[in-house]
Amino acid sequence: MTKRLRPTPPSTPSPKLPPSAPSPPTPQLSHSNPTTVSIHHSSNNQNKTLTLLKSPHSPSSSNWIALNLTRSDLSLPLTFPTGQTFRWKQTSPLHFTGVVASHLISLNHLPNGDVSYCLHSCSTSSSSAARLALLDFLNAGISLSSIWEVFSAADPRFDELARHLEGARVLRQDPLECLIQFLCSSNNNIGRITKMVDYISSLGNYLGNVGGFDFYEFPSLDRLSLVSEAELREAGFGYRAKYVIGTVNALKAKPGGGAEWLLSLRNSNLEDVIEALSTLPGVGPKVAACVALFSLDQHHAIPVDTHVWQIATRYLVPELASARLTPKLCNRVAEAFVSKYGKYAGWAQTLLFVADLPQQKALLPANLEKTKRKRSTEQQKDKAHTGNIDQCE
Ligand SMILES: Nc1nc2[nH]c(O)nc2c(=O)[nH]1
Repeated sequence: MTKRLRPTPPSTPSPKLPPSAPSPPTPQLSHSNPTTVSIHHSSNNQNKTLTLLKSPHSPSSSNWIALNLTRSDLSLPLTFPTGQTFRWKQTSPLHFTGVVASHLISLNHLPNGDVSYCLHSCSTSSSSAARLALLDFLNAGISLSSIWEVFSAADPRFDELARHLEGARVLRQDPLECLIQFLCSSNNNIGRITKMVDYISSLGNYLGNVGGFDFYEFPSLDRLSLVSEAELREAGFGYRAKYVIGTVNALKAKPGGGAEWLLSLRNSNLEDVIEALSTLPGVGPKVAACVALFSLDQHHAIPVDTHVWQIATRYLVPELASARLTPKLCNRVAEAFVSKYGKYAGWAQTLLFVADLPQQKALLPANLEKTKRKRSTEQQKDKAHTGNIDQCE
């Protein structure tokens, strides 16, 4: 199957479009005062004017606002490019940029490690809304250091990993955005998932370009319902095209609205959330658990796939090491996580998942890394995190 994705190759700045793709809007810049730049453009048949901070690619230090989060509460490189969201981009060596609701935001670590942010759309009326939306998206009300203390007390290995990988936080994403991203993730790798998510994102309202990347508001259900399965297949979604369309249609049919239905799951218990999500086309236990954990406040949801299974059988349920992963054993693994780490077990799973990614292994000391390598080589499992994201079968 030929994979052809439009409109932008996401992981490289200055995206080039294939000849058949529509051209991106060409922003017109007009400098109206020393600190702002207005951008007029037409996208998705809408004319828009944005006011951006001057030099959005490298905002001057005065544009950065402290967030009161230390690196041990939020590490950008351990949170954004590690499989929870595929919408945030590293827009310079020190900056990550993404969209929260309709706000285009860059994040940065100050020299002391504290996190600061810069809003690329800066009307004063929206700046306090943007800050609140950002804090909500970052789950800032939950103290990572406090819950990690509990995990470290329960598990010396977690304690050791935590010393090297501080700040790997669970986000609180918009549920629709999270669901569509994880529908793209099944049996897929991070590069291709990102391209698909970029394609879907490009259907939303254009917000601007930072560091060579175009950013869009996530499209509404109404906008998503205008896309056909054929278009998604043409864009390289393969069999997942059917699931995206089926899920969009199922959500559109919910009385009161599909986005509202998803949001209402934040008030349900985990079992009901998984059951409800599993009624949607293409949503299996792994996707349901990711959506529950990363967007629906289900802090003890445990996504289990072949990689997590390998981690669990090495450290949590070694007695199952020779078994084959089945849905029943997925539940057993999830229970083992919860009985070890408690009500925030999903946050512990996230650190263990992140620690097993190749780029993070490089941050671990040789003894810790070697132990893992040796064991996983023995079990021929070190291909675990080449970015392939499998479902729990
Ligand atoms: N923290 C986690 N992130 C993930 N991304 C993905 O696709 N799977 C996982 C996961 O199990 N944990």
